[in-house]
Amino acid sequence: MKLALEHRVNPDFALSIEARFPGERHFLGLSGPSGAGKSTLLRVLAGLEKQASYHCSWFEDMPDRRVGLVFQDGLLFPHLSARENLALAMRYRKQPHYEWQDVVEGCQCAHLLDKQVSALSGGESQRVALARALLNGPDVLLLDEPLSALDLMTRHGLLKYLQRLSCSGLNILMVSHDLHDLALYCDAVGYVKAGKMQICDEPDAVLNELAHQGEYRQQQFGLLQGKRLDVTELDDYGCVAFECQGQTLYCRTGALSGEQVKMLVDARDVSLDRQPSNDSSIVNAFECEIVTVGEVRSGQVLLELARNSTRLYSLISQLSFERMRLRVGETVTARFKLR
Ligand SMILES: Nc1ncnc2c1ncn2[C@@H]1O[C@H](COP(=O)(O)OP(=O)(O)OP(=O)(O)O)[C@@H](O)[C@H]1O
Repeated sequence: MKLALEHRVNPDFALSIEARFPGERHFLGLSGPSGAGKSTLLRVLAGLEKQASYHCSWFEDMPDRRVGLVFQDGLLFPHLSARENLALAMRYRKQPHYEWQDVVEGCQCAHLLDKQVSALSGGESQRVALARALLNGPDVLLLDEPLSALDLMTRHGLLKYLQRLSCSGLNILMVSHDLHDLALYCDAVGYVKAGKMQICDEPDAVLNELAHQGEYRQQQFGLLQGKRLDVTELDDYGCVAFECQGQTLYCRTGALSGEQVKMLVDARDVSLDRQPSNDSSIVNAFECEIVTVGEVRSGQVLLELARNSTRLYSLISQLSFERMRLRVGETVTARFKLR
């Protein structure tokens, strides 16, 4: 998706975006520090900022496009029930549209339909607001922190549903401060800073770049991905196997998009072995090379590990690091649990 956008918001802040999200992607993520201009960018694309100039390749050949915009606080009609809010969106919907049953189930709001909006919690309002936007039949869905009030399991359920819709052709641009959600579910991610698109790339490339820039060091994650392997006996264990850089890995909560599996691995969960061993309770073993060794901070060292283009991080104690005499260029086995 190509995006070009100019908008002066106030004398001190202007949005000036020139970006190209890689590939033919439908589910794009947007993150960045507070005040960077993410919400303004969505407002411009929704046509709410009349002074702005913009071009978005999603809108080409779509003169009568319908843009759905969902804010963090839902903005439902407060004097109506959830069902009445959804029915109103259906009344003014566009074809082709999404089916009531599918949307209500996908947004996990069947049990909320007869509640008054004023009686909904923040997370419940968000689910109903998302359902309302979908029932209106959008060509493009712009989401501004739409799941911020949801618990982890519900959030992942909704992200999987959005991913499914995007696979069937709905264009979605979602703003979130949670880069991990974006990395797991989006096809590409943009990082906005001070009104400019600083990075716009595949999710793992964005995580790595932010880590190198020191923007995102507090929790370092590696993104492992690959083709799902057909190992039926794993169903009984509630996990899936996938091939990543020629090695078999296992995960439980990774995002699945068709045949592709993605798994985020926290640097704090990765231990290092010199000798690969099958005699460990830790299921995943990934052979890789140490490519950088960070500074010692609070008695810990962050190691960057790589196998071809795949990056993984390991945060280990200075004691282990010195005892093992680990060095850049060395091949090690990174071990991490099935999550
Ligand atoms: N209506 C407005 N009038 C004047 N300035 C505004 C207005 N709306 C936003 N701004 C300014 O524009 C800049 C970008 O704001 P925006 O809400 O787009 O940031 P954001 O990246 O979405 O932030 P957050 O992550 O905190 O939601 C900020 O400096 C903000 O103060």
